[in-house]
Amino acid sequence: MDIPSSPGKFKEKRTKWHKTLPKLTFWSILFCGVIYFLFFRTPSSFSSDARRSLRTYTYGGAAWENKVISSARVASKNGVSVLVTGAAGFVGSHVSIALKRRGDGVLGLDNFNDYYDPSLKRGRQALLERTGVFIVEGDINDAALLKKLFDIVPFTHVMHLAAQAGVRYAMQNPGSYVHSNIAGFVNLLEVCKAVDPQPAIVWASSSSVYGLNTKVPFSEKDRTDQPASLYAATKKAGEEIAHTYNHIYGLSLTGLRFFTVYGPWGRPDMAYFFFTKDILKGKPIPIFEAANHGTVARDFTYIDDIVRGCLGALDTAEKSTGSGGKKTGPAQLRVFNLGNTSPVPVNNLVTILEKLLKVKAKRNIMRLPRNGDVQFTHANISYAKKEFGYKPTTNLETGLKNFVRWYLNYYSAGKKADE
Ligand SMILES: O=C(O)[C@H]1O[C@H](OP(=O)(O)OP(=O)(O)OC[C@H]2O[C@@H](n3ccc(=O)[nH]c3=O)[C@H](O)[C@@H]2O)[C@H](O)[C@@H](O)[C@@H]1O
Repeated sequence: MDIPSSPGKFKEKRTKWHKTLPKLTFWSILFCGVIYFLFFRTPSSFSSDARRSLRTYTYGGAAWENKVISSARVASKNGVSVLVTGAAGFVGSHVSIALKRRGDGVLGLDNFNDYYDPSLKRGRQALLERTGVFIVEGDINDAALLKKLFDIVPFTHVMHLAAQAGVRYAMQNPGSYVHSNIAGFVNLLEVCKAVDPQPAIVWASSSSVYGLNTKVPFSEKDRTDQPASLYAATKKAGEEIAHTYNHIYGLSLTGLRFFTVYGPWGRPDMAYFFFTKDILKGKPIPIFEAANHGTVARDFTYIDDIVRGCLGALDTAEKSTGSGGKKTGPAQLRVFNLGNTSPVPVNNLVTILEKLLKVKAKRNIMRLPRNGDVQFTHANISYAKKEFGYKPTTNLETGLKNFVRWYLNYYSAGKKADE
């Protein structure tokens, strides 16, 4: 019956088929488009996570292993071998260089995600390469990769600085915080607990764990159960997870609560950075204030002081006590504030930038939005001082001067600050 009984009928059928083909093509393209959009383009937390986890990295091979070995090779007598996660990040890149310069073996790990302009991360990577630090491209959620790295190098320490940072972005993309700060951290600890010898781990917590506390300065003994953002909640979760892995597996764990770290090669999502960009462009900058014109202030801490704190914590970290995934005795568990101890109102930060840039800012004073920000932070650093002599030495004027010098230099060299 399907065979045309007459040329006319046949002709009719052919005409229909010609009509269907473009339709079929159209619907196929549309279907593929929808699939592509769902998995790779939708700006929701799910798709962003999916995009990150679907990304594949290539690693392995003799040349790659040689780079790993050579980067992690200890060059000084009492040096240690450190795996630095988030090595292409702001703090990670500075810490990696400092460790390498003093003779430690350093291997970087970074997923180069696009939370902010990845070209800045590539710039830091180039800087690290010149210092002899190789960065493996991969995610802390990739257990096979982490195991492979430990197979090649028996790291004595892990400096875990990879994270989804930023307080306000947590409302836009909550999944990325769970992915990196919780799932990624647990994955790393799972690998660290199983290797032999277990490394000692120093990792980045945050001043934001103090949340809505009003007692100042913030001490490590204060409560940390009122986070104001999901970001803070994931860092607080990290501290509790650290307790668990220390308790069960004997991992030596030191958490560092960083207080608004700033400086050259900083993060473009942070206020001092995008204020600089917008002041130069003549764009208004939103300056937050609390109720009744209350001052919003931060204990801004310069990167070099933070680096000294990180190295101090690493140098005083004791060995983990577990073996073969089993604890053999109590291990060290610490948390330190690393701040500057002198909070500065955001308004004053802008005044300093105006002087350095020689441009008047267009201040747009607005009420602190309810998106995770707290009104002020202020660190008590006596514990870090006692344990490893931590003593910040850079005030905001000096630190911002260094930042502005770097910024003008970096962005005048043909690089474009992101819109
Ligand atoms: O201390 C920390 O643990 C945290 O420090 C910073 O978070 P934050 O202090 O909020 O840093 P910025 O986003 O640079 O904000 C600095 C100050 O500028 C204010 N601000 C921010 C943005 C804006 O448009 N206007 C404005 O007045 C904020 O309220 C805050 O007081 C980092 O972004 C976090 O990743 C880090 O964990």
